[in-house]
Amino acid sequence: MKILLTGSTGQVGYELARSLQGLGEVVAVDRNVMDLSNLDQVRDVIRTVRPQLIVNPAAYTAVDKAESEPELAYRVNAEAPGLMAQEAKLLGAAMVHYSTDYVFDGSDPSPRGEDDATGPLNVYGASKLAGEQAIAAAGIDHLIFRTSWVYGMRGKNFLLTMMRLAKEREELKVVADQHGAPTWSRTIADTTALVLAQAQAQTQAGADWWSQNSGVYHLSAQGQTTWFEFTQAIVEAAGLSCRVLPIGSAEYPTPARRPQYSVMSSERLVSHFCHLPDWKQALHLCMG
Ligand SMILES: NC(=O)C1=CN([C@@H]2O[C@H](COP(=O)(O)OP(=O)(O)OC[C@H]3O[C@@H](n4cnc5c(N)ncnc54)[C@H](OP(=O)(O)O)[C@@H]3O)[C@@H](O)[C@H]2O)C=CC1
Ligand SMILES: Cc1cn([C@H]2C[C@H](O)[C@@H](COP(=O)(O)OP(=O)(O)O[C@H]3O[C@@H](C)C(=O)[C@@H](O)[C@H]3O)O2)c(=O)[nH]c1=O
Ligand SMILES: [Mg+2]
Repeated sequence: MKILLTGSTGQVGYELARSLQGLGEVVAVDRNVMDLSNLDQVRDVIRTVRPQLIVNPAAYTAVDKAESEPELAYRVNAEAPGLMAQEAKLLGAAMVHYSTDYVFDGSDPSPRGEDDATGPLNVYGASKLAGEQAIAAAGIDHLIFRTSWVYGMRGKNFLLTMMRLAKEREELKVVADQHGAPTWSRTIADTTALVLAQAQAQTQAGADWWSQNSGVYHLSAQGQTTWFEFTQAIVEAAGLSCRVLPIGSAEYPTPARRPQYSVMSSERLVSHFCHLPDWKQALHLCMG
């Protein structure tokens, strides 16, 4: 199987470049080869590579900056994935895409299911939701994994930001009224590879796997926490001595509004495919 992988310089894309190896030939493209804000280039690259599967972790992920660059955020997060899906349709290819807990408004404090009402509070979340809808509308074989609070030991993420700040400062103030599930980039990549291995095996055995399994799946670590408690766990695991103090969102003003409760239930994925780790266990493995 020929796989076109985008965003291989990102947190999830970097891990996918490794995890997908066993599934076939992986053609990894970065923004120099395929800039998602350049739709003609996206089309040209797909028509040249002619993949059987497109895996798209590339995205505009700067949540606050998106508020002042909505056009670019929508082009990268909605129009480009929509075009990928249309091109996949022409090739008879399938598509794996990633989305976010920020598609939810977070007003109701119970874990969200895949079919629960969305209501993004910010441009990033709205652009990601539009991307999901564009892929579904193309009517292709697809998997959309909604994940949350992604971290790892490389790239730009909350874990590395807080480790840096905890070394520089004696005290960190962190919001304690936003609830979610931190998810290790490697968990996302390994789970994707596991699901795709099942798809490949069952398709080869004659099953119509994609018709039966296409759709949206929540893919987050189990359990839930707040940015404040997540920071406490990071500082403790790193053996740092910085004090961590809880604050309210109002005390940490940002351009983008963020949901208060965006915990998702990954029950559908777990019951169809495989176990997912608890967020704290995964954090310790990652920081190992
Ligand atoms: N990060 C998070 O906390 C969360 C992420 N997600 C979703 O998971 C997926 C993976 O995210 P993650 O790996 O963390 O993201 P990162 O921010 O780590 O990486 C984003 C990737 O997208 C690439 N990219 C951005 N703009 C363009 C462009 N115009 N053309 C080509 N490539 C571009 C980046 O390239 P470059 O290195 O050149 O900038 C980078 O490779 C995304 O769909 C994201 O929306 C969901 C929930 C949480
Ligand atoms: C650095 C810092 C942040 N914060 C707050 C700001 C914010 O409310 C919260 C998280 O900060 P960040 O800006 O790192 O996180 P944010 O960019 O909102 O992270 C999101 O990224 C996108 C891509 C997603 O899809 C989401 O799932 C989520 O991971 O922590 C503090 O309270 N104190 C601090 O010192
Ligand atoms: Mg951010």
